[in-house]
Amino acid sequence: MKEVAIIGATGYTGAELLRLLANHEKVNVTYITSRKEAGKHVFKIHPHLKGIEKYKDLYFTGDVDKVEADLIFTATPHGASMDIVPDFIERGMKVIDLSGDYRFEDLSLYEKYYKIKHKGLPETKIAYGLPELHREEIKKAQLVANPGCFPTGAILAVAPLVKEGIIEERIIFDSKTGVSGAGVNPTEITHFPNVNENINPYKITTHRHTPEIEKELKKLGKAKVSFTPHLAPITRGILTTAHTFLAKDVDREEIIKVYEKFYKDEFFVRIFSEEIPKLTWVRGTNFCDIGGFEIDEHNRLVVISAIDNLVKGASGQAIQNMNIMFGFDEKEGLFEVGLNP
Ligand SMILES: NC(=O)C1=CN([C@@H]2O[C@H](COP(=O)(O)OP(=O)(O)OC[C@H]3O[C@@H](n4cnc5c(N)ncnc54)[C@H](OP(=O)(O)O)[C@@H]3O)[C@@H](O)[C@H]2O)C=CC1
Ligand SMILES: CC(=O)N[C@@H](CCC(=O)OP(=O)(O)O)C(=O)O
Repeated sequence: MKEVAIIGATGYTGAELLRLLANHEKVNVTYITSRKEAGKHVFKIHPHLKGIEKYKDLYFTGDVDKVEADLIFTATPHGASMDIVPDFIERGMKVIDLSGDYRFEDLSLYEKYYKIKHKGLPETKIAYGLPELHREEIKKAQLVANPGCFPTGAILAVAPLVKEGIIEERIIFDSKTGVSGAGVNPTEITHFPNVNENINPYKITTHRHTPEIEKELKKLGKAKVSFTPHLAPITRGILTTAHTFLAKDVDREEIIKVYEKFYKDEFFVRIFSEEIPKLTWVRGTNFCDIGGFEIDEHNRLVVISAIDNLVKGASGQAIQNMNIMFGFDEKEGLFEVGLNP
């Protein structure tokens, strides 16, 4: 049995890690931290976990410095993670950071979009934790930077097209996200009357996930990325519509074959040749569903992806990465199926 700890376990991704790890047979959660709930029992903050035998003696601690485990999940905001992670790395532990702090090799790009000074990368092997593209690096890494939620759905939606040079450089992503993407603390933007019965575009050309998507796609081929997120009146899920323009004379069937080949060994990526992906099908699961593949008369190829932002977009992917780092079956603890309807 491996021991893991969750820093920031009162938040949404921390809670989702606890929900999924309740079913993991090779891992025990030995520490959970919170600054404001230290001393409280896990069931007090997360009543939905009540009765889980594995968690019966689990209490929040405020003492991050004393936390020790085989692997640490830092489910903390960007800026906070880079104050916390280096100490665990120096003490020889494996870390999966869910924030944006370690996703960029080029820190000037991070500073430009996050508008904070980066404190530097630890001297260790760091991998970008998208298993479908970086599995071998994740196996060897001590620190895994878990991808952003929008980047996960966007990159997986077009990676085969970029890799095979099927589309032109310019790619436009339009994403609709659930409100849980904004974290556990409510704001005016996420206030129910402002979200309900509205679809609110935000950071229309400036979202910090734009450079993350682009730098990853550029590792596969040519890519100039434009991205606009929209807040939708749903709790979980990200539906991304990728607008691309064909650079080659290929038809729908050939494109679907390219996707099926590219993802043939990837359990968590499902290709739908007929049906259009739905958020309910991936809800609570680690799947990224991809479909659409329709071409209009102007050679625009439209691909749709659906993920659960808290699972494949965050905590599920983090557990998939942990499974790879420990040499476990990648699917361990991630056997959830979605809903219909
Ligand atoms: N929500 C989502 O869909 C996704 C989120 N992410 C990223 O994952 C990370 C966590 O997100 P999420 O769970 O939504 O965020 P939340 O705001 O819901 O939770 C953040 C947690 O971090 C703790 N925390 C905040 N500041 C500090 C600090 N300075 N030191 C120690 N602990 C701190 C808080 O605990 P307390 O106040 O109790 O100490 C809280 O438990 C973020 O970086 C986020 O951007 C990534 C992908 C998707
Ligand atoms: C709805 C909502 O506000 N979503 C968040 C998603 C951010 C997130 O989780 O981003 P990181 O993974 O990069 O930290 C946003 O757009 O900022």
